[in-house]
Amino acid sequence: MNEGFSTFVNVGERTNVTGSAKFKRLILEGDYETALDVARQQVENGAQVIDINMDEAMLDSVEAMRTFLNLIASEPDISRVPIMIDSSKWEVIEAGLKCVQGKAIVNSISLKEGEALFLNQAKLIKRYGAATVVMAFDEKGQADTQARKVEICQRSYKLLTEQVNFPAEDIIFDPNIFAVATGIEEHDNYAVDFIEATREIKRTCPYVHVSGGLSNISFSFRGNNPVREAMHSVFLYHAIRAGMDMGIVNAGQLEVYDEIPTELRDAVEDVILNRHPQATERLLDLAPKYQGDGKAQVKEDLSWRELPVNKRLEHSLVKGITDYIIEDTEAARLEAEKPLHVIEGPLMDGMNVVGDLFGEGKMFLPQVVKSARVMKKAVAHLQPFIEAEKTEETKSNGKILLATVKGDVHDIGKNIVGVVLQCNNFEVVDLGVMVPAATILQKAKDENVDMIGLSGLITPSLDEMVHVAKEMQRQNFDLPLLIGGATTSKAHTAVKIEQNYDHPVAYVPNASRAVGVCQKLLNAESRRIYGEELKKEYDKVREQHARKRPRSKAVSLESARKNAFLPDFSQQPVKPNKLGVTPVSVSLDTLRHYIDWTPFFLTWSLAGKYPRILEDEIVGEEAKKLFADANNMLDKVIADQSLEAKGVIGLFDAARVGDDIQIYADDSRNSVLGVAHHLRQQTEKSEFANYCLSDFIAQKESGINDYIGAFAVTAGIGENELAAYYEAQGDDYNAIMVKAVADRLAEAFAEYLHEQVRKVYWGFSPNEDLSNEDLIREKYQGIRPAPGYAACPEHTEKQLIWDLLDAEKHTGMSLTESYAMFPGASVSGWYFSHPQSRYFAVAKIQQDQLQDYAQRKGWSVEEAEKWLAPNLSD
Ligand SMILES: C[S@@+](CC[C@H](N)C(=O)[O-])C[C@H]1O[C@@H](n2cnc3c(N)ncnc32)[C@H](O)[C@@H]1O
Repeated sequence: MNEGFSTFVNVGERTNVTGSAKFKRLILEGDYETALDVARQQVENGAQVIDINMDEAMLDSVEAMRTFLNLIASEPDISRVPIMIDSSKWEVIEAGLKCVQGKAIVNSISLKEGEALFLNQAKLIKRYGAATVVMAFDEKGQADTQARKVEICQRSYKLLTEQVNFPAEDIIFDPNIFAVATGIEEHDNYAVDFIEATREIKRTCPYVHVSGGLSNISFSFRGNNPVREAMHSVFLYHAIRAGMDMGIVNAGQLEVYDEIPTELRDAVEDVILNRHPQATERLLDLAPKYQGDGKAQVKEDLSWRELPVNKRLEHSLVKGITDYIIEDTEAARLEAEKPLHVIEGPLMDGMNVVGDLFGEGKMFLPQVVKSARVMKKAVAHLQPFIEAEKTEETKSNGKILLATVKGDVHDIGKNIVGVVLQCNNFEVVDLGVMVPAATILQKAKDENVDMIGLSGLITPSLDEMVHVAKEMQRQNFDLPLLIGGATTSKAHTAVKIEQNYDHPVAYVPNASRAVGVCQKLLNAESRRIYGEELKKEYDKVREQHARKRPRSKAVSLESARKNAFLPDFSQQPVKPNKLGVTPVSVSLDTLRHYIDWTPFFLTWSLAGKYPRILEDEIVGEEAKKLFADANNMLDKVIADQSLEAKGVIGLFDAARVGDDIQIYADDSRNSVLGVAHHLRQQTEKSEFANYCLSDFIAQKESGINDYIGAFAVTAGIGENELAAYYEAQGDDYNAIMVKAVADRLAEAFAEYLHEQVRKVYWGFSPNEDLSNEDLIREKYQGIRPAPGYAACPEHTEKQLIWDLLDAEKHTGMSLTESYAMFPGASVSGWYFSHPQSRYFAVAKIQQDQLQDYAQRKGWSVEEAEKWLAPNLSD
């Protein structure tokens, strides 16, 4: 939509009995299973927070809240987003706070009943480590004007930060969105009041967030969706710019700002911004015209071919069309004085348009990557002419070195950042993957770069980034350092990296942010200002981090072990049909039917669940094109066998011994093939066990014969070669596409093989018959936890899987020194068959477990600290 849209946090509200008749019915009928699906769907549709409200007279709201939240806690695909506990009754909120395991948000508190109650509630919320929505409501009532909204929020802010020491960034103000265009004159300024109040609140109350329920604004146009959607978009466009950063927004009820017909947009803007007294009437007059399908259909046409050459180049770049690019570049070259001028002139102008549209949220990532491909084709056409003239090189915005750190092989994210930067006229020196610190620093000097960007996906890479920062300090570097990749975070950057280096260190959360950050770091003055801002921000993050009390109490390893999970072993575990190691190969044609497409779209920054995403109002069109391109790539790699999948499984006798699992050559248990070491949850649990994966295997002394499985699969044989082939042709789009598709095939292989194991190789579910959707939802018996993930976060355990399976010999897959799997499109893990086995997060462990683990692994405590760093308190 606009600048802030990429960081806007969308709150899902379908799990609200007051707002959704369906959800209310499900809860009243006690159908919590289906009610969970409602929550799941919201997350799949892109909600980043889910609001849960059980305020219904016919319900025991405390009980309903508790039951529902406990169910959510065991659904990792729902509980990965924060929960907003929504109730007008404090006891419901408190019951909710007790259940939520991660960071919760309370919705809401206010000064309605006076300061004492407000402060008391805030204290309690703080104790739970939760954030809170604060309504602009005081003893006199709900704020409607700008002045009242600002006054109440400022008063609340002062009280919260000064008297309760409430973290400012955990305060979310809701300054009340009210309906406009109601015909009542006093309502005309409501949108402006909200927008301007937001601006003032954000200016005067540092670090807070501002939220609101969007649909209220258009209430008077119920029944006319095109007008409502236009009102939502226009309102958001202005409110986000003013600082609104959160809200209940139904993405399906949003028109793309630039695509609202001008006449309608102007009329809506007049209403929202209260630009003249007749605004409401004008919109009322216009509204019937847009009822139903008032939108003009855009037909594909080639009239753009009639435009002047520079506009044709711009069109090709923005639309990602390669068909005419050589022809048009040649035409531009013939017109230009020098071939270089074509790059510096029309091509860069076109890319600037692309950069601006992306920055404003009006273009999506796959489109930008396609634009880059067009640009590269044009530049490649011009290159021989430029060389022939031997003119000096084109001047770039700045030079950036990018590298995936030592031990890590993942580069899709880094490559996307590289392309986006190039689109914005930065020169990118990409050193690829597994790059040691020494190489990064030497290359940075040789190439005289302006900044260094580090990327990594797995947790051990975090440590390597700290090492690079320390080396930069030791070698007196003064270049800005950028940090990005899936496991990196602002907190980690602040707490672990930034203090080790005296020059700017910026955490870059995604590709769309990279350009802004790099631009600020280029020029000396803006770099100084931005550097100071960053320093202050990170100081604050560190301070908060230091102040943060653990959300839940820790228990000793001994008591955690006493609260181990004891599964029901009244039924003998099923003996595998085929014990031992079995290499498996499978055709990619089979695997394509097992693909889970939703993460594929996320790789390209398109949020939404497949297949619905293809019909999504905002990203649907782009998603369809991307999906078609992915399928073309699949057709190609299947036909010419340029990718290959290989896997291996092993099924073994096993027994739990303490928190370890001993794995045997046979049921005599005389020969131990290896020992899997697992970690146990160490936070205090009231209702649940302190889980450890070993719990799901029968204890040795029980005499029960039990089994464990291991697997390693890859679909990445050939991926790097094929990606390099596309890169050499300047086709980054397909280079990234190959890896994204190979990743999907590897996950599909893991899914396919797990099914084969359950039905055939192990055979504990011989009659299972699940659809691909149910497989993706893991609706089967057993789990396949992967080292590096939350239940088994320590990566070196992959070595045991490799040894047990002789994985390198059977599949060609190897492990790096950080235990990343190579090739990147690979998956490995354990198989547990017990029906009660489940995923969980080990989370923070204590010193006693650290020492115990070190001893079990034969490590020094120091070495254990290195590998367990993400699970240790700072
Ligand atoms: C990352 S997703 C991958 C499957 C998804 N359908 C896809 O195609 O990307 C789910 C997998 O992650 C792993 N996983 C998820 N949560 C885990 C946890 N808490 N502990 C260990 N492994 C976990 C398991 O291997 C699980 O099968």
